[in-house]
Amino acid sequence: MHYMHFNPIFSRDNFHALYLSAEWLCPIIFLAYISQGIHAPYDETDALLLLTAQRKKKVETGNGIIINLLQLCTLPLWPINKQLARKINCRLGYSISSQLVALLEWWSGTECTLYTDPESYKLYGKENAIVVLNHNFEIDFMTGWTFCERFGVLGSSKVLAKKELSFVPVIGWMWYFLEIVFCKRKWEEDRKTVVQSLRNLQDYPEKFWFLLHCEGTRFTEKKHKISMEVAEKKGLPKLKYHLLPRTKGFCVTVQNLRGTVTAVYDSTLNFRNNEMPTLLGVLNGKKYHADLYVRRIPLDTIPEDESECAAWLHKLYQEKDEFQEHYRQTGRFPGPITNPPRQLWALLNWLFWVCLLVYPLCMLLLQLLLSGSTFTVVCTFVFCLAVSVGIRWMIGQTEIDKSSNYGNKDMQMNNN
Ligand SMILES: CC/C=C\C/C=C\C/C=C\C/C=C\C/C=C\C/C=C/CCC(=O)SCCNC(=O)CCNC(=O)[C@H](O)C(C)(C)COP(=O)(O)OP(=O)(O)OC[C@H]1O[C@@H](n2cnc3c(N)ncnc32)[C@H](O)[C@@H]1OP(=O)(O)O
Ligand SMILES: CCCCCCCCCCCCCCCCCC(=O)OC[C@@H](O)COP(=O)(O)O
Repeated sequence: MHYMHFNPIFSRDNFHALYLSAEWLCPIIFLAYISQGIHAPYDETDALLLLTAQRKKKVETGNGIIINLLQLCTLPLWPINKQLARKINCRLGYSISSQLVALLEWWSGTECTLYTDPESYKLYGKENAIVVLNHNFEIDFMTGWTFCERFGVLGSSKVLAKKELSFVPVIGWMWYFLEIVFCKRKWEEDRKTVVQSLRNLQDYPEKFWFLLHCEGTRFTEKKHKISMEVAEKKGLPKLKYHLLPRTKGFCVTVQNLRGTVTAVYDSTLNFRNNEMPTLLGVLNGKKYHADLYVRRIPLDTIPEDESECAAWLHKLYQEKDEFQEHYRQTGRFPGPITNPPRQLWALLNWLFWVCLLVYPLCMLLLQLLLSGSTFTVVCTFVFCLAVSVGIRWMIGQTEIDKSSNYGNKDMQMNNN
């Protein structure tokens, strides 16, 4: 079922977004609830004060904001004990990302199957690794996070992410404190900052996986066509299921994390029966079936020379393309299934926030709606609608039909 680009305001999808924004929204309202003494006899002034207070603090909020605020509080700790600050931020970050994992695993019941060899399986979660993952789906990040959760590296997982994502409320703000590496996808500007950010991770106190979507953007037919024209110009084999990988980010990552990271996890993701999963689908409880094929490649087998490393990555993507062909023909990836069990912690963390925060919100919303003041009721509706539209905008960040223009033209054609 393809979700319409823009759902009518009161559709089921937006109801879910409204519910979820409720869960994210209530800490500020909860704090307002206490600070404004709302249990006091209700009159126009109180309601006005409360709504003005909310309007002043009107930010995309939720329990995620509470965690962002707590992350902010760790700032004074950084110059005193950076490693402790990092460990605290990993756990705070876990509390946000594990909610999306709980959404995928328990709310939508999506099945995540891992194809990998048992020997490599024993090392997952026990070493730092660079993950090279194809970028074809809208919920790549949720599936990635699920596997991070199952191997105990969710709080500390890293990614080379586009700078635009750093502005996404809660998730983007959380990533600053997790020292995620952001890039503008303009190598001349990125070179320095990416290298510096990577070097900064060399003394990271927690085991982490560093994710690279080497294609740099989600797969679309148009971007694939342009990308294959570039491949032809470079004399490289065409790829059927992938965009041509950008090699500079991968090479600098290997170069600067050599000694910190021991392996590359070549990961190829697909979904059964040609499913095209969406975040809205997950929010609406739709069950998907993710299959991930992972090969552990020791880092010291990857060439140090830049051009050889680039050639190595192109060859890796040719192999990934063959795995996708195998999957399309047989419905499975090569090799044995070694499935890590899903963890209860993500569910318990989510239930904790729901139990703690939804009750005060319901109480407050009820009081606002029953306040007898038309102005209060209207403001409450407008406020909730605004937050719901905000959450819908965030969900839109994952939708491929709203994707960026990056890769829609051949950079070399432009430079000539
Ligand atoms: C056991 C379980 C294992 C694994 C579990 C799976 C996952 C768990 C792992 C981790 C955590 C999970 C989740 C993390 C949470 C969230 C995930 C968030 C996702 C967001 C990610 C993004 O934002 S992706 C976008 C940003 N990232 C990137 O772009 C990375 C790839 N890009 C690069 O590396 C680039 O090199 C760059 C960005 C550093 C610089 O890009 P730029 O374009 O400026 O320069 P390039 O040199 O790359 O480009 C020029 C070269 O490209 C050729 N070219 C030109 N046009 C095209 C074209 N249209 N298509 C292809 N190629 C093109 C051009 O010819 C140049 O070639 P050269 O040979 O000269 O290099
Ligand atoms: C239970 C509580 C949970 C409430 C859920 C409410 C919804 C919150 C939604 C948050 C969404 C945050 C998305 C961050 C990760 C998106 C990763 C991604 O897909 O980035 C795209 C880039 O890689 C490439 O971009 P393009 O060049 O293809 O364009």
